[in-house]
Amino acid sequence: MVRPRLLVVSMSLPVTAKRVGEESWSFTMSPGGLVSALLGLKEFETKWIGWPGVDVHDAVGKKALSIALAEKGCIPVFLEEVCDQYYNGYCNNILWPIFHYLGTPPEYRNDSAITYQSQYDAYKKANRIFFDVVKEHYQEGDVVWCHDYHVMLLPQYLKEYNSKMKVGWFLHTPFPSSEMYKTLPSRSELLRSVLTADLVGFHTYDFARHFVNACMCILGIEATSEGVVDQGKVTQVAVFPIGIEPERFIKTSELSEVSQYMKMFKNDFAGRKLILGVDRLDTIKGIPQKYQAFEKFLEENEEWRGKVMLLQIAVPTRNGIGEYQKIKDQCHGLVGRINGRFGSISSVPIIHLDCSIDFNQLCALYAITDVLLVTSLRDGMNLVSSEFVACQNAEKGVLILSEFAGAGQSLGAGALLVNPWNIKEVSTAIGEALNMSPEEKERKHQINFQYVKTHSTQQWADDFMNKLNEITTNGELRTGEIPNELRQHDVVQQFSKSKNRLLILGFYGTLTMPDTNQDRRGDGMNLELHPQLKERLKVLCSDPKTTVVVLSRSEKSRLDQNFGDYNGMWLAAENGMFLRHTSGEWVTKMPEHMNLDWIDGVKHVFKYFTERTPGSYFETSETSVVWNYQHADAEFGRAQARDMLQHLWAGPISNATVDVVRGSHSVEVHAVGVTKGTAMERILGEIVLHNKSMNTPIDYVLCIGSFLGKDEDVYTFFEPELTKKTRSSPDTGNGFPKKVSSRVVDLNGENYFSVAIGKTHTKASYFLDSSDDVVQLIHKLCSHNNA
Ligand SMILES: O=P(O)(O)OC[C@H]1O[C@H](O[C@H]2O[C@H](CO)[C@@H](O)[C@H](O)[C@H]2O)[C@H](O)[C@@H](O)[C@@H]1O
Ligand SMILES: O=c1ccn([C@@H]2O[C@H](COP(=O)(O)OP(=O)(O)O)[C@@H](O)[C@H]2O)c(=O)[nH]1
Repeated sequence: MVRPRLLVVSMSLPVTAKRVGEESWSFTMSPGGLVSALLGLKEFETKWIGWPGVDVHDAVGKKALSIALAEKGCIPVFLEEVCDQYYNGYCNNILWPIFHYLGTPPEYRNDSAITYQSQYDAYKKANRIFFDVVKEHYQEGDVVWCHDYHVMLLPQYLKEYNSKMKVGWFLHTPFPSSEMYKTLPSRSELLRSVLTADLVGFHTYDFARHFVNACMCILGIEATSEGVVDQGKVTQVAVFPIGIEPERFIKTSELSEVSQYMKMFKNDFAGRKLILGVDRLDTIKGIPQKYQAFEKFLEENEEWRGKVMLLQIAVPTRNGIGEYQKIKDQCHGLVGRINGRFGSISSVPIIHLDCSIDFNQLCALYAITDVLLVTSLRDGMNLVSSEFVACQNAEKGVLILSEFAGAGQSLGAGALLVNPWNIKEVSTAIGEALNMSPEEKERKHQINFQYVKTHSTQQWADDFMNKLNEITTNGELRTGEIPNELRQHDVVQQFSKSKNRLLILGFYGTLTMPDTNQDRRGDGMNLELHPQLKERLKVLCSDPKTTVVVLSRSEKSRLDQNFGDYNGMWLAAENGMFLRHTSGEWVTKMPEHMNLDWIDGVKHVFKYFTERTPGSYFETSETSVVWNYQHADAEFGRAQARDMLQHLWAGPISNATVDVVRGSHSVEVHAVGVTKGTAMERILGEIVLHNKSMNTPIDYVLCIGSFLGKDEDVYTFFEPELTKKTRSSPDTGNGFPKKVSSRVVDLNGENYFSVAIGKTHTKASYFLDSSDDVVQLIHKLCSHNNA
C-alpha cells in the first residue's frame, strides 16, 4: 500500500531549540509522552509542524532555525506574542485542568487581569497561525493529523479551506465527563470544530464515551454506532490506546553503557529496595499524594525504614504557570518533612530530582527498580508504565498503577491498581509489592510484557491511519454520487416508462408542511399532512401500477389519522415495526426477541421531567419513548434534557441495547435495530405476499425522506449494486425466499432514486430542499398519470 505523507501537527516539536549564536541553534528532546510516542512513527514519510519551544523575533534567527529544523523533518510555528496567553493561559491553565477534572484555577475568579476571553482570543489566533503553516506546506493527498487540546480549532480551519483534506484529531489527555466539560465557556465551538475532522481518536473507551455524550448533551446531536452525526455528516469516534516503541527500550537496556549504569546505581542503592517515580512535575501526576503514601508506609512499617527508598525524577515542565511553581514547593516541603522524620546520617528515604535524565540512565533505572509507583490523579495514558515493563531485567519489578491513568485499562492485569487519593491503600500496595514472591512478580510481568511488545506506537499510528484512510476513501467513493439535486424531469420520465413502481415516502418533513424551525426530525410538531398532498397521494394510490408506502417513525394512530381513509396505501409505523395495508389491520413486524424491558424505567424518568418542565410532554409507542419540550422555555428545556440524559444513562438504559437520539427539542429512546432499512426487508416481503399476482418485477423505486442518520440504511437497501448482490447470494436475508427476490426488483442506476430532504451529507443519491419540492414532484407524477 502506498502510504500518504503525514503532516503531524502538535503544540510542541519533538525538539526544543536554544539559540547559541546569531544563526546557530542547539536542540534537546522535548519532554512528555506525546513526543516519545510520535518519535516511534518510522514507517510514514512525516513532517512535524509545531512550536520550537522558543520565541524568535528576528528574520535571521527564524530562517536559520527553519533550516536547522528542516534537517530533522520539522517545520516551526512561530507564536510570538500570543504564546504566553495561548500556551500558559488557555491551553495549560484552562483546558488542561478541566480535562483532568481539576476545574478552572481560582485566579480566573479573583484576578481581573487574567481573563478567560483574552486567553481564548489568543487560542484562536494561535490555531490560525498553525493553520497558515499547514496550508503553506500541504500537498494534495497528505494526511493532516492534529494532536491534542492545543489545536482543537484547527480541524475546522482546515476543512473550511479544503473540505477534501484528510484530517484526524487525537486527544492524548482524558476527555472528562460532560458534567466537567460543560463548565468550559467555549465548549460548543471546540466540539463543533473537532467534529469537522474525519476521525476523532481517544486512548480509552471512557474518554470516547464522554466525548460522544458531551456532543449529545451540549450540541444536541445524534450519536450512532458509527460516530457522531451532525446535519447528516458522520464523524467517526474511535479508541486507539497508544503504546511505546518496545524494541528501542529492550535494545537500549542491553547496551554495555546501560549495564554500567545499572551496576553503578545498584552500588549506590545497595542494601535498599528501590521505588521509582518518573513524572513531569505536573499537578495531575499526584506526586504529593505519592509522598504521603510513602510516609504512611514508613510510619506503619518500621522494619522497612532504612531498607527502602523512593527516587522521584520530577521532570521540569510548564515553568511559566503559577500552579506548577506551587506544586514544586509543595513537593520540596513534603520531602523535607519525610526525610527529616525517617532519614539517618547515612541515608534519606526520598531523593527528589528536579531534572530530566539521560535516556540510557532512565533505562538502567527502570531495569533495576523494584517498584514503579504511578499515582496520577488523572492521566491520558502514562507511557512511563510501559517503558518500565519493557526494560525489566532478570529480576522483575512490580508496577503500582493509578486506576485514573489510561494505562490502567491496558496494564491493569499485571499491576497493582490503586486509587491515589486513598493514601492508606497506596501504602498497603507498597508493602504488597515489596513482599511479593518472585513467581508472582514474574507472572504479572509476563502479562504486561506481552501487551507492551505487541501494542507499539507504530501499531497505534497504523490503526489510526488505516481507519482514517478507510473513512476518507469511502467518503470519496460516495461523493461522486451524492448529493446531486434531484432532476424532477428524470424522475417523471422514468415513472412513465415503468410498469411496477414502488414509492417509499417518509412522513415528518417529507409529507408535512416545511418546518420553519429547521427541525429535520419533525418535533417542530408539523404533524399534519401537507394540505396540497392529500388528494394527489390518493390519485397515486389508486393507480394499479404504483405501490405507495409511508414509512415513518410516528405511531400507528398518527398514520391512521392522516391516511386511514386512503385506498390501497401501505402504512409502516414506528420505523416499520408495524405495518398495515389500508384495506386491512395492523400487523406486527417486530424482530423476534426484541428486548423492551427498559421502557418502563425510561417512562418513569420522562414522567419526572415532564412534571418539572412546564410545556413539555412525552409520547410512548411500543418500541420507543419521546420527550418533547418544544413548547417549554427553550433554555430551561435544553438544560432539563441534559440532566435527563444523565439520569437515563445512569439508570434505565445503562445496560439496555437502545439508541438515544437528541433532537433540537426532544429526547428519544428506542430499541436498537429499529431502522427503516432493516424494516424494509420485512415490508417488501409483505408487499410481495399481498400482491400474489405480481408478475412484473419492481422496475422503479422512488424513496424520499427526511431521515435520521441511523435510518439512512433505507436508501442503500435498494441500491442497484446491492440488490444485484442480493440476487446472486444463496440466502437473501430479505425475509422472502431467493426465488421471489430474484423476480421482485429490476433496478439500475436510472430507475432508482433515493432522495434526502434538506441534507448536504447523506447516503441518498439526491436531495431536495424541502417538502414543498415533494409536493411539486408528486403533482407532476399525478399529472402524468392522468395524462
Ligand atoms: O509539552 P508539555 O506542555 O510540556 O507537556 C508534555 C505533554 O504532556 C501531555 O502528554 C500526554 O500524552 C501522553 C502520550 O499520549 C500520555 O501518555 C499522557 O498521559 C498525556 O499526559 C500532553 O497531552 C502533551 O500534549 C504534552 O506534549
Ligand atoms: O527525564 C526524563 C524522564 C522521562 N521522560 C519521558 O517522558 C515521557 C512521559 O510520558 P507519559 O506518557 O508518562 O506522561 P506525560 O509527561 O506525557 O504526561 C516518557 O516517554 C518518558 O520516557 C523524559 O523525556 N525525560
